[in-house]
Amino acid sequence: MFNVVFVLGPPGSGKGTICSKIQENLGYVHLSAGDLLRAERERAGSQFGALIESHIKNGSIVPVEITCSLLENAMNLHKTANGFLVDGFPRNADNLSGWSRQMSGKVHEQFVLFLSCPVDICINRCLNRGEGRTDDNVDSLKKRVETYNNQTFPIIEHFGKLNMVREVDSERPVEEVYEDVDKVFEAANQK
Ligand SMILES: Nc1ncnc2c1ncn2[C@@H]1O[C@H](COP(=O)(O)OP(=O)(O)OP(=O)(O)O)[C@@H](O)[C@H]1O
Ligand SMILES: Nc1ccn([C@@H]2O[C@H](COP(=O)(O)O)[C@@H](O)[C@H]2O)c(=O)n1
Ligand SMILES: [Mg+2]
Repeated sequence: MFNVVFVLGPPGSGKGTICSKIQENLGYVHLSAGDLLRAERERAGSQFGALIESHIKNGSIVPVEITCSLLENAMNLHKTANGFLVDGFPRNADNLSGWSRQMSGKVHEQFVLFLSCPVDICINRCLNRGEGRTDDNVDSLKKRVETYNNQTFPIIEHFGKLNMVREVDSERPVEEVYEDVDKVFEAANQK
């Protein structure tokens, strides 16, 4: 049974940055749903490239069958990992129900790490990220934030009702954010 921590928060809240540090220090394997979709978009012979790019540019959510299979395949490549940081997933109700259908009995969901940060700061971070992402522009960011508010935040609230959300303020410098994240993992792994 794989241990899984979902990592959610607005676009640019620092999910990828913090996951890299957790991976480095705690041995969890970082799987970013967005990175896996971008890799699939670039894969020669993929039948999903155009569909994925259209969703990414529009800030909308790719059907779960595609994303969940990419996640499961990636997990199966690291069978001895301490656990997995599933970054940017589940992003909407379709993601959540598809994950339950495909993954129940195969994973133990430990908690949801929620990186909270004001949206104007998040947008500035994305605009200055400098990675050449096709969705780091004002038009796509407006749509991504809308998707986050209307579809992803309700998923965080759903996990909140199950007492599974651990919120960390990610407006602060990375080192300070990570200090609190580390405490969250320490508490979770003592149980
Ligand atoms: N705490 C922080 N303070 C300042 N800048 C940060 C912080 N965390 C991340 N950044 C910077 O903000 C940008 C976005 O960070 P990151 O890619 O980790 O966010 P993300 O949540 O994964 O975004 P997305 O949802 O778009 O993938 C990067 O340039 C990163 O270096
Ligand atoms: N569960 C997901 C995650 C991501 N996407 C698409 O990828 C875009 C970029 O995601 P990041 O986490 O890297 O910001 C996102 O806006 C979606 O279009 C998805 O469909 N499903
Ligand atoms: Mg990211």
